[in-house]
Amino acid sequence: MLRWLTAGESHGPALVAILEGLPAGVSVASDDISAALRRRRAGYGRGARMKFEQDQVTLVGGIRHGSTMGGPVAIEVGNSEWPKWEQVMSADPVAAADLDGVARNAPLTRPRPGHADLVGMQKYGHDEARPVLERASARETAARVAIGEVARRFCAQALGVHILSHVVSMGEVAVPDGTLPEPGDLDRIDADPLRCFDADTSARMVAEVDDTKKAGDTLGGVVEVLAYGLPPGLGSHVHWDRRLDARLAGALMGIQAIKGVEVGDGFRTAARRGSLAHDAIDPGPEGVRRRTNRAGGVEGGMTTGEPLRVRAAMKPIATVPRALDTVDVTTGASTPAHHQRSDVTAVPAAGVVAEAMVALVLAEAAVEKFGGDSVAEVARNLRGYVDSLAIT
Ligand SMILES: Cc1cc2nc3c(=O)[nH]c(=O)nc-3n(C[C@H](O)[C@H](O)[C@H](O)COP(=O)(O)O)c2cc1C
Ligand SMILES: C=C(O[C@@H]1CC(C(=O)O)=C[C@@H](OP(=O)(O)O)[C@H]1O)C(=O)O
Repeated sequence: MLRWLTAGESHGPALVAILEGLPAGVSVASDDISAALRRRRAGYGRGARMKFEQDQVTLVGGIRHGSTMGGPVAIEVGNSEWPKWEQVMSADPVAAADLDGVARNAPLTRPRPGHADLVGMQKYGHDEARPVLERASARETAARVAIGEVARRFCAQALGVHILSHVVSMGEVAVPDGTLPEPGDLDRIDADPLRCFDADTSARMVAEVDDTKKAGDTLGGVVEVLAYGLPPGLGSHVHWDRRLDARLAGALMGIQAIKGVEVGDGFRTAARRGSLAHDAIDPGPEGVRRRTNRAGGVEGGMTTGEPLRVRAAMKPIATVPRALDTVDVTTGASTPAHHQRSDVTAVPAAGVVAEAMVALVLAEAAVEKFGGDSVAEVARNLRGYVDSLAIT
């Protein structure tokens, strides 16, 4: 069983994440986690905060001399900006005099439509949005990317599975149908300002971000995650919560601002006739293959052995500079929502987070299927399973 948890606030001293149940022998070091976190901070259209704030990685437990030991992996992602927030976000009580006149402490009473502010205040009994937005903030995704990187390395080292993502649309600008990068393309994708695999589309996306920013607005889009090298049979058809597609959808929808998930051709499949919706099965020298991969590598809630292909749709950022109307909760009057700064878009970063979530789900499904307490044992069990498949 693999499980994970994160804790920490956007402007707190650190985020922490624990990943429990991972086999021993996964090769990973601080620099690997830092590199993964740098990928998450990149992307054209992100706000000023991404430039001045630094993620400070500490491997707190579960790893020795660059290798997991089998115990819970605990990672701290410290926030270099903490000294500026030490009083406003102090866990211990702070004397009122020390907060007097501190601009950062001004109550946020004009909740942003589309963010967690208003309903979080109602539900948890807060009279301003700070205690809500601090945890709702997608800064928390840094903790997921940190443990997701450990899971990704497990997937690569134990299973030979390689995970990547790319941005397929920004607003209405989309890559041509059939754009399908492979694992070797990840560096090129990461080098693109919008993590888009198609250079012409990327240039149009950059222009769209610029236009949106000029208009004081924000932008959403769609990312696609691909996983190559999966064996058939991760997940199961036997129960709803064991279906891999259900687990992937839950994990991706669990990312802030993701409002839709598609497995394979997803919604487009619904518009097709059956003969053009499914993937014919062919015999072949290396085993059975699907002629097409409209299903995105999952049938009956199980991996088919074809590349996994899932998409996640991100809504536009809620903190719109041209602020939407809201209600000031202290006066009850109609007023523009609060806005200090925000990303114009964070779709490229959402792709990196989506990779982490997919890595965690695949690692969990692999540990379930193959058991094993070390990378070597998982790899051996995988080989035994693949070699003994009655239908190949
Ligand atoms: C990587 C990333 C960065 C984000 N940056 C912002 C931001 O700068 N401003 C903002 O209002 N929302 C941002 N969001 C989205 C909010 O966190 C999200 O809308 C909010 O938590 C409410 O959750 P919901 O959109 O799922 O309802 C970001 C999301 C992600 C994944
Ligand atoms: C800090 C991160 O993202 C933040 C996520 C976020 C939100 O509302 O989700 C709002 C922004 O923060 P602020 O409102 O303080 O400018 C982003 O910068 C990060 O991804 O590391």
